[in-house]
Amino acid sequence: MAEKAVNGFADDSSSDKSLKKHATGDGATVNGIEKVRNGSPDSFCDIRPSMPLFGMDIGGTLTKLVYFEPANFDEFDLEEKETLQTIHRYLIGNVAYGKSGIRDVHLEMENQTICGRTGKIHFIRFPTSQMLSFIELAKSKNFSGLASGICATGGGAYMFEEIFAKEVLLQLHKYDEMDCLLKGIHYIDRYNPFSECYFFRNPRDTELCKKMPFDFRNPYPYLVVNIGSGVSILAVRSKTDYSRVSGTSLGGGTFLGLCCLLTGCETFEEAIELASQGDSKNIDKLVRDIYGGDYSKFGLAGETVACSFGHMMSKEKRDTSSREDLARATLVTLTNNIGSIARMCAKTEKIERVVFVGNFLRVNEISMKLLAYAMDFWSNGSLKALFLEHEGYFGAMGCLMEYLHLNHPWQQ
Ligand SMILES: Nc1ncnc2c1ncn2[C@@H]1O[C@H](COP(=O)(O)OP(=O)(O)OP(=O)(O)O)[C@@H](O)[C@H]1O
Ligand SMILES: CC(C)(CO)[C@@H](O)C(=O)NCCC(=O)O
Repeated sequence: MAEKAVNGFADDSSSDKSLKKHATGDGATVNGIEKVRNGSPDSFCDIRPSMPLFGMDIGGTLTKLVYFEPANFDEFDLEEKETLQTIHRYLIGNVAYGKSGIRDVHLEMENQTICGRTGKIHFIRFPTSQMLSFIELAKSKNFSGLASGICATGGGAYMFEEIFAKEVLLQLHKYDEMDCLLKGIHYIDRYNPFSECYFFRNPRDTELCKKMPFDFRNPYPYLVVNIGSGVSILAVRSKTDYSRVSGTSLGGGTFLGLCCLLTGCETFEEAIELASQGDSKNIDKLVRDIYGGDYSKFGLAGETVACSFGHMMSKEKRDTSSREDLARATLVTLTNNIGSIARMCAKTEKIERVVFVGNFLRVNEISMKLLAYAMDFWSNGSLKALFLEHEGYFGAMGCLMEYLHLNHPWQQ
């Protein structure tokens, strides 16, 4: 399909139709959502929303979009059908949008029933730095005709609220990012027909370390460590009781920022690729570099990092270090620091399951295995590191659920 870039965003030039305002029908409406008068076939949703259904999480680095596409467009009136077809041509007809928008096809969830409609959930992301281009595209495509509003979470829901209203004539319905994160985790874990949650068996043995499914149906209490640009740590005790117990500004954004500075790389994928080929021991000072072996009295093995980037005080070591080594050391430093904070929170909160999410873990098995190892080793096997397949999309999913007034799946 021919694509035209609108300020970096791909425009489907084959579609010249403006997206038209969808009439909500003659039922009662809540936030533009039509109430189903005779009940919905979906047991935990009593509204029949108008299409299209998007959830948006505007983060410090990445904007995540989930889009629910109904399977049968013929169930809708002409205007709604036209809207769905236009979106299908543009969003589903492509996997990449402009230079940096991506649809994560491998994460699609088929056969989902939302408020009585069956369809597929799509997952799309683009850098938040492209938001103004996205807004240009939304303007040029007359997105305001799509719906009365769009649900949004993340800091950007607040930051871009005014510009959306002014430029795109779209109202952002804002929801709290932590509420959305938790709702999204439980929704996706419950409805992903494949196992969403996993752990690494034998995390201390590189040969035997293996990804295994984890049954997350009885999860409480658990800790969530959301590694985005920064890191938020939540203690979740029940479906109605959670608190943000800690956070750190040394997060995924720090890794990417430092890696760009130190290696001259340009993208997260490049940074991870470099790290996968590097050796952090050329950069970090280990216990054995200080003790000549283990520091047994306090259980510190010679291989333990004593001082991250400690070798870089030597000109000679600096001169022989490679970009790959620097990328690896940056990744290991940030990951270990996050692991260490997570471990302290788990101890303080007396919680044994620690769920790591956020896009920092995208294509980043190095960090996942390191976190699994660190949780297991430093807790003598009492802490379990868990991971989720949809890494950074839970906020966007939960935001759509909040908008639709969908209950937590376990409140049914
Ligand atoms: N394609 C990518 N481009 C940029 N960063 C990426 C990419 N893929 C993974 N990342 C990593 O994911 C992090 C962003 O994660 P995520 O989308 O979960 O957070 P965010 O919502 O942008 O941040 P915050 O929640 O702190 O506002 C980046 O800082 C980077 O480490
Ligand atoms: C500011 C947020 C919540 C935005 O998602 C996130 O980037 C974060 O948790 N940062 C860490 C802030 C701190 O607790 O030090």
